[in-house]
Amino acid sequence: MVSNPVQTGLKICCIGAGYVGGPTMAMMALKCPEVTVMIVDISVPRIAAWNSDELPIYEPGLDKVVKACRGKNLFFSTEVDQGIRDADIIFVAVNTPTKKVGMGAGRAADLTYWELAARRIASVAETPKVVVEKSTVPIKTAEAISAVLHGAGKTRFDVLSNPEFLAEGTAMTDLDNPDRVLIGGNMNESGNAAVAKLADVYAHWVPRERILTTNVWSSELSKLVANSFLAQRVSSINAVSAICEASGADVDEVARAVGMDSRIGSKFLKASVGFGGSCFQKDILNLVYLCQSMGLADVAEYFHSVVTMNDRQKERFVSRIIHGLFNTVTGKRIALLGFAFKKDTGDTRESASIEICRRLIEERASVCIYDPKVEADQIWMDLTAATKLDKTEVQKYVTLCDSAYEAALGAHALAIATEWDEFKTLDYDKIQEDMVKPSFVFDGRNVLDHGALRELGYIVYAIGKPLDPKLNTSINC
Ligand SMILES: NC(=O)C1=CN([C@@H]2O[C@H](COP(=O)(O)OP(=O)(O)OC[C@H]3O[C@@H](n4cnc5c(N)ncnc54)[C@H](O)[C@@H]3O)[C@@H](O)[C@H]2O)C=CC1
Ligand SMILES: O=C(O)[C@H]1O[C@H](OP(=O)(O)OP(=O)(O)OC[C@H]2O[C@@H](n3ccc(=O)[nH]c3=O)[C@H](O)[C@@H]2O)[C@H](O)[C@@H](O)[C@@H]1O
Repeated sequence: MVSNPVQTGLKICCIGAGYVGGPTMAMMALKCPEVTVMIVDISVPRIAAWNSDELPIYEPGLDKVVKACRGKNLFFSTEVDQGIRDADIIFVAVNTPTKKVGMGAGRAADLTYWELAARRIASVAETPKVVVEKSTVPIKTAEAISAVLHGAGKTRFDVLSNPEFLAEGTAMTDLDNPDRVLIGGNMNESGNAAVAKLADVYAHWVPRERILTTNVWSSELSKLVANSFLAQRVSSINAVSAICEASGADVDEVARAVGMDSRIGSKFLKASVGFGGSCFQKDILNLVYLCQSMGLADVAEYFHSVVTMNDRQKERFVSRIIHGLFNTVTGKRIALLGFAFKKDTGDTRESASIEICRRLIEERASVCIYDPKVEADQIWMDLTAATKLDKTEVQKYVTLCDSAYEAALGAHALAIATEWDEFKTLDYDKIQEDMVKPSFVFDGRNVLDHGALRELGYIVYAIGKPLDPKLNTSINC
């Protein structure tokens, strides 16, 4: 345990009680019992859920931490102004989605929520504050935000960049034991003091050598670059998966051999149906837009290819299903196992399952979806948005099921889209009894025992693995 230099009675407010605001502040409250942490949000149902037994997000270990601190030094409220007024340090962890309309639509970050939060801070703050960018934002956002904050001319603000690197599903362990904490500040006296103040909070549990301090722009850019590099690795291994299928090599063997080179490393080399999640695509597109704005067209194109490859991987998976099922899936029942963008989360933002499902609907398949954590309403919302059909139309093609077994009843194929652990231990013998023959498995995550499935009689396609001789591969995907 590191020494505790934080002033007693320090008050922290976080604007935005989402996947980042909730877990990061809960961990901070746990590690800094003498600090008061208030999380505020404009969403009344979200705050009500944070104050209930059913938290609004599923994240392993979160429940325990929230219940240990809530009502002691951790509070959830819709009183945004009060939270701002009382705080010494204000984190802003609001959403920064890709812009849908106007200049930069489809690429640039939409900073509307950030600006609204900043204007609220400017109008109600009466004493100097340290304002911390927790959301992922384009470079130079701190500068713009500082201008908005100081526009009201009421008090002084120091704006810091402190990007978050947690991954969903492992958020609590990532926060407890981060590879690094990055803090960017202005290189002047008050900037340095603000950086030191925030570093002291993290030093409650993060070793000092892992708390990196830098200037604001380097910090803002590092976050976009980190996500782009991680996504680039996934697209690279997915590109390799296509070579493996065409050549008979095994993507997991290639990843193992390549990853043992300590300069490359073994993480993020798992071939899949394509990466999802709220941030990879958004942050790459944001970087692409920045590059284009700076006249760096070739750099923009380089990073954009990561997204292109990801889109191609999702389409490749769908094509394998269609060609595998004798070139048509019209009227055929397909059990789609997994709707979350990865295991151990109920989050579906940019999940590959959405696009896979949209394409299968387009092909007039009958899709039966099972996911252990995703709410039914969320699936209907995602599919109506993706297909631009109303719910009744979508329901002509899609059924939601309470188990993988139910989804597989009468199905021609199982398609694994999320690597939930429970899919590894299903009784595939029993499942096959209730499926149409020949029964197919399309393993988009390489989590199943393909040899065992083939022994049971399944025809199996697995991403980046030597192709099953019984699979229709007349068309290369
Ligand atoms: N989801 C993740 O795993 C990670 C997300 N990030 C970044 O963190 C930011 C937040 O992401 P999430 O937590 O996933 O978003 P989210 O959508 O789950 O949560 C954002 C919250 O902010 C609230 N909000 C928006 N405007 C507000 C305002 N003016 N006043 C008060 N509350 C307001 C919304 O009601 C919502 O509850 C994004 O910039 C994202 O790129 C960074 C690292 C990881
Ligand atoms: O800025 C963010 O939002 C976060 O984005 C990612 O975290 P997250 O999206 O929650 O989850 P990841 O574990 O990175 O997975 C992203 C996607 O890539 C896929 N993936 C990941 C790794 C891999 O080897 N193969 C692969 O297909 C996952 O299944 C998932 O769909 C980063 O890992 C975090 O560091 C970052 O803070």
